[in-house]
Amino acid sequence: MVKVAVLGAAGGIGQPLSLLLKTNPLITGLGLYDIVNTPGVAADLSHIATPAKVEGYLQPDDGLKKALTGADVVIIPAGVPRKPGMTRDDLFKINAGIVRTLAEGIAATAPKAFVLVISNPVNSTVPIVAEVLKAQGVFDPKRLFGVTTLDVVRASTFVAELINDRAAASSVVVPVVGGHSGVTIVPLLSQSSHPLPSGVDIDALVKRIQFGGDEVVKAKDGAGSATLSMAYAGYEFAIKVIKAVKGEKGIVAPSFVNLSADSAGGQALTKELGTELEFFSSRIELGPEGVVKIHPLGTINESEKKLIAAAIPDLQTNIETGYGFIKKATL
Ligand SMILES: NC(=O)c1ccc[n+]([C@@H]2O[C@H](COP(=O)([O-])OP(=O)(O)OC[C@H]3O[C@@H](n4cnc5c(N)ncnc54)[C@H](O)[C@@H]3O)[C@@H](O)[C@H]2O)c1
Ligand SMILES: O=C(O)C[C@H](O)C(=O)O
Repeated sequence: MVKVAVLGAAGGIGQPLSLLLKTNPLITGLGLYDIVNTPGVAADLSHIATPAKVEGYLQPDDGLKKALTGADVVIIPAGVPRKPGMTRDDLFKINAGIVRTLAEGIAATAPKAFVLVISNPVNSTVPIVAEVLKAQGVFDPKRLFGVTTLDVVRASTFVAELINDRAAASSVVVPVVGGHSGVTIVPLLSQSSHPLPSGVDIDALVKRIQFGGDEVVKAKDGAGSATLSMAYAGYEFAIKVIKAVKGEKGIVAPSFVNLSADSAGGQALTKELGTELEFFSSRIELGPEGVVKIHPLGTINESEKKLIAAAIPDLQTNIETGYGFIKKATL
């Protein structure tokens, strides 16, 4: 039995993500929560002939608590998306409070759940969730994940386009490390499973992966940011977590995690980075308790070293911003 709760389930990401989750027979319960429209979304999904029992709740009458009751995995795509001209950090003012409230609900009702944070800015919202769980004495770093899968999905797609082999897109593996915004997104193209042809403009490809989100924001022209590709990526990550929890071995996925989740791996990564960061996105081996191993960066070239160096100050600031928000609230 696996129950997944989706918080923000009626939104642009929440609806297609819930649809994908409903199609997977590994999932036996779906608890959908939003401040609008979840009863309708749940009724609609509940007619699909798959095992998951779907329930939709709104804010009144303890809706958050009901959606979270018995949840093994909680996915959070609640919050506002960007409009053209905005950075992800511009979303902080609104989304920080939303994520804090949802994290308080998780601490109270599903303290042992695996928590997957999609809401932006991920580099700050994940530390917020960690601080809320810590304050309630239920923080387990192995169970908290910032969802950075979309960056890896984009890198695979763009590399497949460049090698003229779209059919290979799902088998192209490019590690993307750091965080989830602008220069904190660091693709390690030198480690691509599929070598790039000579003459490819690597700098342009790096930029495209770093600012892939902006491409979608611009094309949507005020109607939001990536939703469908994010639902695909979030689903892919959630299913990996569920399979690992169910005992499947050797599952590795990218995620923005607290480096104390694997102290040996975290220390090795800190050594490579040459600086202490509490959170970083790297390849993570997953197991029944969540994070098993945080993989190191491995061999990277000179320009990738520069990209990492450029990512660190922003990451530090973003993480501090998340922490600061909770500290200020408790003063
Ligand atoms: N991590 C990533 O790679 C990634 C990718 C795409 C989008 N995002 C982020 O995901 C978030 C959602 O994007 P979207 O396009 O689905 O936005 P959306 O506006 O379409 O949907 C957000 C949903 O959240 C709900 N919501 C708002 N406040 C809430 C609250 N207090 N409790 C519960 N639900 C609440 C809204 O009612 C809405 O249904 C944004 O912050 C966006 O930037 C992250
Ligand atoms: O770009 C955004 O604001 C949404 C998301 O983080 C993305 O990468 O598409």
